[in-house]
Amino acid sequence: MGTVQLQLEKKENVGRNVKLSKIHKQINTMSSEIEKYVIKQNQLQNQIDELFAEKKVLQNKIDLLNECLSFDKIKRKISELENKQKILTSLESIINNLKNEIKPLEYLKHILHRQLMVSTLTSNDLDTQEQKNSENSQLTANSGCAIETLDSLSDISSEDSVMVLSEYEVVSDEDVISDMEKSVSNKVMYDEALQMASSMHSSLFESLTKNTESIATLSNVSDLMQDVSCVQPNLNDIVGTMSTSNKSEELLKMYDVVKDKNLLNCGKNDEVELKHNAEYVKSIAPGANQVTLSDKGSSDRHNSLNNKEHNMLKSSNDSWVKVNENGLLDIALKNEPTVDIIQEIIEDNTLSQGNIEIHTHRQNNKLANRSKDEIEILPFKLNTEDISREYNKQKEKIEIDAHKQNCQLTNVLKDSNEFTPLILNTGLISNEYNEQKNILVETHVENNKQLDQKFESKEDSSVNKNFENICYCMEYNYGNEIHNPICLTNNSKDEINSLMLNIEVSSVMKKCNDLSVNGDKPSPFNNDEKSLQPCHIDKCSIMDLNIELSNGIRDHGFENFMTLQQQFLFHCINGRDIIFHSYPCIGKSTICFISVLQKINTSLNECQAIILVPTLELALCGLKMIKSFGKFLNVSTCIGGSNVPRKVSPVPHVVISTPHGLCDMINCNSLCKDFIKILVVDDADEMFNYNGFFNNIRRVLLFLNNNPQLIVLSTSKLEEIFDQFSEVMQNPEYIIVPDEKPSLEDILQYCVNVPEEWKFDALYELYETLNLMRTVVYCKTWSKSLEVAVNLRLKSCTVSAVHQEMDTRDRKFIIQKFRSDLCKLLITTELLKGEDFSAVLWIVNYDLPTNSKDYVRRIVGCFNRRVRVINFITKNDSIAKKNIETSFNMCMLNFPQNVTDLCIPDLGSVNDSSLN
Ligand SMILES: Nc1ncnc2c1ncn2[C@@H]1O[C@H](COP(=O)(O)OP(=O)(O)OP(=O)(O)O)[C@@H](O)[C@H]1O
Repeated sequence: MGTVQLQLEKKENVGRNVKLSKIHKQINTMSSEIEKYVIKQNQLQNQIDELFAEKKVLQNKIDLLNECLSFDKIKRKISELENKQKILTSLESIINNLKNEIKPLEYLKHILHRQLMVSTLTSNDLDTQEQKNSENSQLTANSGCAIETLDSLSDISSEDSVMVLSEYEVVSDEDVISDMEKSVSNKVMYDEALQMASSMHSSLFESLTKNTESIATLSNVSDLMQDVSCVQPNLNDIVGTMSTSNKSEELLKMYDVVKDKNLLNCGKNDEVELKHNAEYVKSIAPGANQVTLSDKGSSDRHNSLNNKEHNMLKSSNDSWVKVNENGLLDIALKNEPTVDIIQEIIEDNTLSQGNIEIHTHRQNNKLANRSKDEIEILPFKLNTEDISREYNKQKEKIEIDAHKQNCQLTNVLKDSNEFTPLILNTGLISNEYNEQKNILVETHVENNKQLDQKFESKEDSSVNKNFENICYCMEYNYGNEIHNPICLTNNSKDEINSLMLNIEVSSVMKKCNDLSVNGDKPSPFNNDEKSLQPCHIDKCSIMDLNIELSNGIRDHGFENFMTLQQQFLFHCINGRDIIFHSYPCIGKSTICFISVLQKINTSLNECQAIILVPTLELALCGLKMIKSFGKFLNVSTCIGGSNVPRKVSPVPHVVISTPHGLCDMINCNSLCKDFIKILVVDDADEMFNYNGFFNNIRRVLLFLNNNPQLIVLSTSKLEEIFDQFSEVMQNPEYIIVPDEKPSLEDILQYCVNVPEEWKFDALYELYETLNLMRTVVYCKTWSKSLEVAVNLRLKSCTVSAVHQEMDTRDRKFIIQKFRSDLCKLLITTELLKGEDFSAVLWIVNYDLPTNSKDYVRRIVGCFNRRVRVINFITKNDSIAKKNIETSFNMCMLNFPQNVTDLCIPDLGSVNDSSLN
């Protein structure tokens, strides 16, 4: 049993071993198969990877293809092609112009050729050519003024042209007949030459007339002038030569020259109508008179008034009384106006009948509705040391000497009510100057606390500072807005008195809205808050703008007039001389152009307004604006200069020019002064930088007999402006608002916080993602601009850089390239005022300017308000950023995460007309 059991166990073991070995075998085969599978799997994985890589490549290709095929890209390409087409057309027009220029040059060449022939013949064979000369003279007589013209140009000779002309062999008709067989291809006959000369003569005139007319009218030439600037001067030289030559009279016969005397005594009705004679004033006197005093330049006025009897009521050695253009009485006194003098004047005038209002600098209490006997005239006396209340018994006015040590405005104000007008005598530097240097601040007090603050700030800025000049401030505080601060400086005592009194006139204008002495509209600038809001041009009730003009303004894209613009327009239309001094870009020039257009009568074919600007760029820019505003007015304009012919057709209603250009026009006798009723000096402060500026202005004023309304616009150098202009102005209105800032609310301004060293990458990123074009990038320095430009070019961006000191032609070329979209980015430190960049879409302040004036000039000066601004802000810029934001009462937006939202969707919507 035991052995059987053992055997059985053995068998079982053997069987188990066999099974085990089988299983082992199976495992081995399986593991070898697994290995095979793993290898296969790896192979498959590799294949998958390869396929993925291929897929990626294909995807990239697809993206690329998509990109190429994308609609926008195609559109852009098309617009680029269109722009190139435009450039081609402009090049064609340049070529045509060049061809036109070549014609007169050819003509001159032939003239020289002919003269050479004559002189050669004379010297070589005087005898034999006598007969020919007589023939020649006969022909000459037939060709009339052509020969005169040739003679007039006889002084033009050059060795080069002699060389050219020597190619020709001169022969007479007889020679040709006798030697017909000889080749005459290179010979010129007299009659042929003359024929050619006369045909060239007419083509010369055709071309000159066409060109000079186009220069004069400049309707579409502003761009052309830029394009063909290299061509135009030659032509101008020719015109210049011809008009200065003795014989040019012959040429000018072509023009219908109107003699000045023909124009005298014509068309002055407007002015006459505006003036009121004594009789008229007398008739409206009761209850409607205001007397204003002026002791400035009384002797001058004496003289001028002697010629203007019609509006002078009374004149004596010491005083005169006249009705000014606002229907108010101007009383000029040689001496200080004492009680006696004023009373005497009033008594001597029939105007004292009825009720009367008197405004002197001190006595502002309205005396309306009092009879003559009740009038108490207060002595003209300045600088009382004490706080004077004797005139303020009725709490109508409080006077304070601010320089008095213990003067506390708040204490004084305790006694005043909320609306007490306040006179503030301040600003004495030392007793020595007490007599001469007084400051008067008058303001309506809406809120005493607010005024107190203002007073303190005035103390800081003007009273306590040791300034040499007088600061004379007058503010009208309407609501929260400072309406009409006025500062006058550096004046003698006489001038101070006069200026005070003049301001009194304006205050009277403001206060007495209900009085309409001369039929003018009353001043709208009262406490009515509505008048202070920007107002829509159509709803601008204070002035009736020409319907055509308001259509033009709307068409230009302007909807509203700012408060100051309304104020300016009002005074300008009322014929006042104005000094408008403000922060840059407040809209002075714009409203001035509009006022000029409102004042001119386009049915009168005469020059009626002159606008002087410092540079030709500004003249071109102004011309464009005037053309645009006056689109429906049929207004003609021209840029002044020596190239304006004596008789331009149509006669420009408005001449816009540099002072030098206008003097050239005067020299050439091409300006008729008789109908000029307004002279504007725009950017007068900048003109001080130019030599001989004021001599030129004096010349212009002398030429115009100091007659026209004078408007002076400036943003700085107020003292100089007063020094130079206050003498020649009559009863000027001062709109002096150095602190009022333009609104930037409607301009999108983003900020990007970026460290200095990453600025370039940020710019490049923007260039790529926003697909930047028509973009101006401002850097702090020229070297930085260059560096940025070079680095961008290395990355295949199309950029250019310009700076102010660049050669004008190079600069123009680069700017033209930028305007034509041939380069996408323009990198600069500053653009010239007047250069037109209205098609620009983006401004990048690569370096943020440190002051708000530069900031506003950068973003408003040359661009339209659809432009978007990106400011790069580094740590160091945070203060400047804050200053800018508080100055303009706005907040820069953070740059959005998703920049594609900012992409300009459709370039086609951008006004292409402003491109070129
Ligand atoms: N009423 C208005 N509505 C919209 N834009 C205006 C208006 N008036 C002026 N602007 C714009 O404001 C910008 C500045 O105007 P403008 O050049 O007349 O100012 P300025 O005070 O003469 O400037 P500067 O002091 O630099 O000579 C211009 O781009 C102009 O087109």
